[in-house]
Amino acid sequence: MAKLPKFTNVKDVTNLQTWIDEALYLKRNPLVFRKLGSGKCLGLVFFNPSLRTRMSTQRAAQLLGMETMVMNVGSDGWNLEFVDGAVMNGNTQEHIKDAIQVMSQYCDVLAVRAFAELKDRQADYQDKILNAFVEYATVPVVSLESAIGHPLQAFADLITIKEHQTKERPKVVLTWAPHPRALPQAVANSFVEWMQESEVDLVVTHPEGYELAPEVIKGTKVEYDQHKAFEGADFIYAKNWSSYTEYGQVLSQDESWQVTAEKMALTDNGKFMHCLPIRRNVIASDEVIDNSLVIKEAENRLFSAGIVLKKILENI
Ligand SMILES: NCCC[C@H](NC(=O)CCC(=O)O)C(=O)O
Ligand SMILES: NC(=O)OP(=O)(O)O
Repeated sequence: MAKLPKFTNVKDVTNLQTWIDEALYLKRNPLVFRKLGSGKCLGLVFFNPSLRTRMSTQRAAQLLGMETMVMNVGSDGWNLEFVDGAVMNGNTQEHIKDAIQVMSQYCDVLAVRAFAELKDRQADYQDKILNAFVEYATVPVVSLESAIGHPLQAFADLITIKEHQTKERPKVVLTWAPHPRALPQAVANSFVEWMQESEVDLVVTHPEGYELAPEVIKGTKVEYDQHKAFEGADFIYAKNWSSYTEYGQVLSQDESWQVTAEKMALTDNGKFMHCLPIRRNVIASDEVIDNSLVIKEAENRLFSAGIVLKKILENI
């Protein structure tokens, strides 16, 4: 059987520049492909909360003529079992492989959100829920943020950078910022991976102990001095993540890492970015957020999702 198309990682993009150009075309002509998805249904499966991903991906599908169904498995479904061969005489009521095969019969594309649990690094980095969908679904699978990546977000961020860059090769800084809770590395991982495929100079800055996975960071420059990293930057992308090395731990809540107007003044008229939702006056100050690209990034989620769904519809 031929391999199904999927979108779980930057490696699923055939030509990044073409995809960006097509997304910008879709933004100017949002209804131009409205016959493509006629009679097709996108199923969105959520293990975790969402505002942007839920609404923008549904709208993107509707603009392509698709119908959509949302299943909040995390709150409304049966308790799912993930272990193969489990004797299910406890709290789990349905095996993930049965649920996925069933949902595949109702939908032409399945999209899934399943965050990291932040307890066991090996388990999270195997991305078991997303990979169970890839393994058992009989239709194409799209990641709506998995344990280790958020490719639809990174694609929207890249589109936003392309729209706002004034230099051929902008300096893009990913900065860690403080947060009261332990958050996954998924958004940071995908941002790094997508920037590595783009014509930008990427610098990552974070306190010691917040190093991202070696297979993600590769040769990307890490600057532990946040002020130094900000110098001359064109884009500042803030995100909190919990420690990868001391897995899932909050090692620092150092407020001095908050992005402030004073810090933004070190950049070359740099633009602030964040995937949202953002904790105001924790990650960044109100002033920084109110003069940023965050709302435009969220708008571009319509077109990153639109192009991903268009590519899949063209290949099924
Ligand atoms: N989809 C965008 C980010 C989702 C998630 N953020 C959060 O859970 C924030 C929750 C809070 O602010 O408590 C993350 O970091 O991966
Ligand atoms: N940025 C993002 O994915 O937002 P939601 O978690 O609200 O979907």
